[in-house]
Amino acid sequence: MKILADQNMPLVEEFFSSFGEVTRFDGRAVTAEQVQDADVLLTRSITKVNKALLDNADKLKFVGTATIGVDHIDQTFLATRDIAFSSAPGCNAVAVAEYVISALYAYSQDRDVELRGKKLAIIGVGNIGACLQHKLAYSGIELILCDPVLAEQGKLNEHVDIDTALAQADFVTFHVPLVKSGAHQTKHLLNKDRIKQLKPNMLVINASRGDVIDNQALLAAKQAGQKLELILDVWENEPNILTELMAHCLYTSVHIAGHTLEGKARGTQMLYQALCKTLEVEPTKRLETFLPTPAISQCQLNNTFTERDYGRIVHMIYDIRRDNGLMRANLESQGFDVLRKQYPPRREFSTLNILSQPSHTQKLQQLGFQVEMNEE
Ligand SMILES: NC(=O)C1=CN([C@@H]2O[C@H](COP(=O)(O)OP(=O)(O)OC[C@H]3O[C@@H](n4cnc5c(N)ncnc54)[C@H](O)[C@@H]3O)[C@@H](O)[C@H]2O)C=CC1
Ligand SMILES: O=C(O)C(=O)[C@H](O)COP(=O)(O)O
Repeated sequence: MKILADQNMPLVEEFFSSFGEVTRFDGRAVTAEQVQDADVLLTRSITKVNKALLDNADKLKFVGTATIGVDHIDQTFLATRDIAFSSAPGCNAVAVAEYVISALYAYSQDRDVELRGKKLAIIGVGNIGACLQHKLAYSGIELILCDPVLAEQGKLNEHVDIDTALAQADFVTFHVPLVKSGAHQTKHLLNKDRIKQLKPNMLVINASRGDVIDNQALLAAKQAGQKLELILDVWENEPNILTELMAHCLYTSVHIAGHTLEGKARGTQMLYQALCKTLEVEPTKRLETFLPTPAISQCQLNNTFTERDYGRIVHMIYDIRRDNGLMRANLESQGFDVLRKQYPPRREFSTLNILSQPSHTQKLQQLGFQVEMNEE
């Protein structure tokens, strides 16, 4: 069996080599010729999987994307060709939620803003939005939830429509899929008119898809002097982004919110499990056996630890300002895709075991850390 996999997908050899020969490809430059002999195609979000790419791939039985987003896959075409398809729903939900939490604490430190008592609107309450909601449950931040799709299905009683949510919130974070048409279109969900209505100094975070915010309108608003705090991980027209917008952002990154080692590896594992199902074989390989030991795995809090120190614990595992610095220093010389490819290892909060006073245990656990109680 010939397995073709994106060069940025970790652990493919470990999970898939028992099925056959694994060959890697450049996700942005892969051609129909490269795919024509493949039995299995494993991609990430940068490869457009459509008729043009697959027209001659007559042997292809399975396409997998090790991502949550599926806007790069023509699933209708795959169905017409009877090619099994799987994505990796939820694989990096924890990673994106932790990116947002790191962003909030960094913003709080750098702008000297108290998070407790502020209102955060979460637009899109699926795997990522719900994970963020869960992790922030004891943060003291009031959460406003907006998801008209879930509301229509009767699955989100607390739903607040987007314009009300934006009017009420101090911060907003987007976690919607890219949908280009229909009643719940998300392309330019934050459009020129909505940008104009945002409160002064509103914090806007986008770690969903670049097209969810009209980047030109955002730039025009900032150039006209509108006061907004921007944290952008995703951009319209990646990798050729609107670089002028970076100067108006508090923090920027190269579409890496989901790129923890665990998040990326879970994506590969989910495709392995899906292929096993398609081939009707029992999965035998387990992710835990492939992940490296984290550099820091334990710490102890003293009784001088206060509310203001939560950010320091979060940033011990992941500080969004590292990625902001890397992008600003290297984008011009290295380019967007190279920075993504060379992304330095990042772990999830759950890799840190904290010996904590009882008063902090619940909040740290809720954020996702492993916690042991220190009774002294
Ligand atoms: N920056 C990054 O590295 C990553 C970005 N993503 C992006 O985040 C998106 C969301 O991921 P998940 O939460 O796992 O997806 P999900 O499918 O679990 O949840 C998305 C939610 O958005 C809701 N939604 C759809 N249209 C909406 C609208 N117009 N307004 C408000 N809510 C709406 C849906 O009902 C659903 O509950 C993905 O589709 C992907 O594009 C995902 C992973 C990593
Ligand atoms: O899962 C998604 O959706 C994402 O956006 C990925 O985390 C990041 O994309 P790629 O690394 O697959 O390009």
